[in-house]
Amino acid sequence: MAKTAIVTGGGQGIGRGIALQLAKDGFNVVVGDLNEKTAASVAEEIKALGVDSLPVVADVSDEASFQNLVETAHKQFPTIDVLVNNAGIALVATIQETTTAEFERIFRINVNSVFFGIKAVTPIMQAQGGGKIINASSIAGHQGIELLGPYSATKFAIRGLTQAAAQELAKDHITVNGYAPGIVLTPMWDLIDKRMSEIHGVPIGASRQKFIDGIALGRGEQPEDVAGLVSFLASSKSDYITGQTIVVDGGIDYV
Ligand SMILES: NC(=O)C1=CN([C@@H]2O[C@H](COP(=O)(O)OP(=O)(O)OC[C@H]3O[C@@H](n4cnc5c(N)ncnc54)[C@H](O)[C@@H]3O)[C@@H](O)[C@H]2O)C=CC1
Ligand SMILES: CC(=O)C(C)=O
Repeated sequence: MAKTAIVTGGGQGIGRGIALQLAKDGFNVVVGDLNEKTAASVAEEIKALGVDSLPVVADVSDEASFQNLVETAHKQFPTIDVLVNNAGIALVATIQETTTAEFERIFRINVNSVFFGIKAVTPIMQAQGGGKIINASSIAGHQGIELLGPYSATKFAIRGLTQAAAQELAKDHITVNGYAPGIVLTPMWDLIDKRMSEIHGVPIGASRQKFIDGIALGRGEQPEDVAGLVSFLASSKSDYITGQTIVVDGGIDYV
């Protein structure tokens, strides 16, 4: 019987790359996203690969909405074997310029969502005898980055939740790990680059290029580079790994 994975933020960028990779690995994939159109389009791409897929509109920063995502998935599929807590947003600003409302919003979307996701799938995974929870951190969760202060704080927080959940859930055969990408060429980095370049008064593209220049492997990261790691973390090959957040960044010098 095919296993099932839920990928949040699966409608574009890294989440789409992960969803397609897990489909190639044989998982049925539930694509949870705020954006109905992109979630539906990725679900169609997945079905074309020969597995089943269900798009679900969900706001992961809202506990009831996340619970509904998981319940809807579980109604269609008998097991929830993998949850990828991928959805997140960035915020580019100095700490001084960030409002309290913005700070709280990015925590609701990036961190509360991981908390809601772990709580929603744990009873299902316990009842079925195990599962894998995989959370999106970042190199910004290993090293605070100028103009990404609140964002960095959310990604450090996710590593903490990952470690604690791994300790709590090991007895239930649930592993909890994370991935920490570097500079991935997605719509998120288009936004980060635009804002950083405006702040620094440099042409669009220059801020991203400066980060890419510090990558040992000499190129920006693709969603597929992240998806390869998540494929491993979702597979039985990683059964003895838990509580880890693994950096996949092409060798960035400051991490
Ligand atoms: N792009 C990068 O360089 C890096 C990204 N990451 C992390 O990887 C994850 C994915 O990033 P990207 O694909 O680059 O982002 P993206 O902005 O390209 O895509 C994010 C997806 O999440 C969805 N989303 C946003 N808020 C949501 C919510 N409240 N509920 C449900 N869905 C929501 C969006 O609709 C979108 O489909 C994020 O957690 C990000 O912080 C980590 C390190 C580097
Ligand atoms: C978006 C992000 O996490 C970085 C490090 O660029």
